[in-house]
Amino acid sequence: MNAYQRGPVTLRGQHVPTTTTDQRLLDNRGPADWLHTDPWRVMRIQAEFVEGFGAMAEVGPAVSVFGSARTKPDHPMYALGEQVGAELVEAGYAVITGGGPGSMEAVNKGADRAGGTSVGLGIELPFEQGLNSYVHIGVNFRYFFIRKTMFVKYAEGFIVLPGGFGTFDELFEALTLVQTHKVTSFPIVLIGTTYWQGLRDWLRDVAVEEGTISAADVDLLHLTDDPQEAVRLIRTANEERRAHRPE
Ligand SMILES: C/C(=C\CNc1ncnc2c1ncn2[C@@H]1O[C@H](COP(=O)(O)O)[C@@H](O)[C@H]1O)CO
Repeated sequence: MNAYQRGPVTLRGQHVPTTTTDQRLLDNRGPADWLHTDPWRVMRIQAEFVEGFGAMAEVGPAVSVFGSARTKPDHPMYALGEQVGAELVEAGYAVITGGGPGSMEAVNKGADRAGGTSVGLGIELPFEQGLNSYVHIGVNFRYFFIRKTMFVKYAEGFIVLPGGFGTFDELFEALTLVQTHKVTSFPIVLIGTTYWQGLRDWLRDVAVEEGTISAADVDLLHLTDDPQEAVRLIRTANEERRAHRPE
């Protein structure tokens, strides 16, 4: 059976295309289905990484803050989010959020009002609302996994306000990366003791007891109600890390 060679790929029989790559490139009347194939998707993924890395390259020391998209501006947690944004800026950090509404908006607002750098890494969603108006550097991602890379790659710590599945996902991504030493052991601070205590108790009483995590893993989570303390924890850990970094 004759073989058709497309770069490293060999195609035979019914898999041999009836048109050539050049023909499809140059023919603007042809079918556009190939645009939606996985190999083409890889190009979009690559382009999204390039855009993201480019936008974030000069942000400087930053902290990623996660939290509910549903927090209303009149909720006490919104005010706390603003305070978190402002405290981070006071401590010399840029602030990175998901760029959406709720707690993300509160944190971006706090950073903006404090005169700092406010970054929003948005995500294309079916019910998209766009980036909040307090974002100075905004990138809208098509792919969750690329956006998650940016949250981690450019942060020296993580602050997590109360939230739902999106927040849990981001928290556990950070925790897993730190636990497995895939990233530097940056601090992870949960704000809202009433909200998070149950989770930490469950980790200690069930997960540690069952042996699915170790007791030391639970200690990766710091709990507080005080934004100042949250930022202090991150700053102190980073100062210590820098002091002990080999020359
Ligand atoms: C639900 C609504 C809007 C959603 N818009 C979002 N924009 C940007 N980032 C988002 C959005 N929703 C979730 N995220 C990410 O997950 C975390 C919040 O998720 P949760 O389930 O609300 O806890 C947050 O940190 C974002 O990174 C309209 O109300």
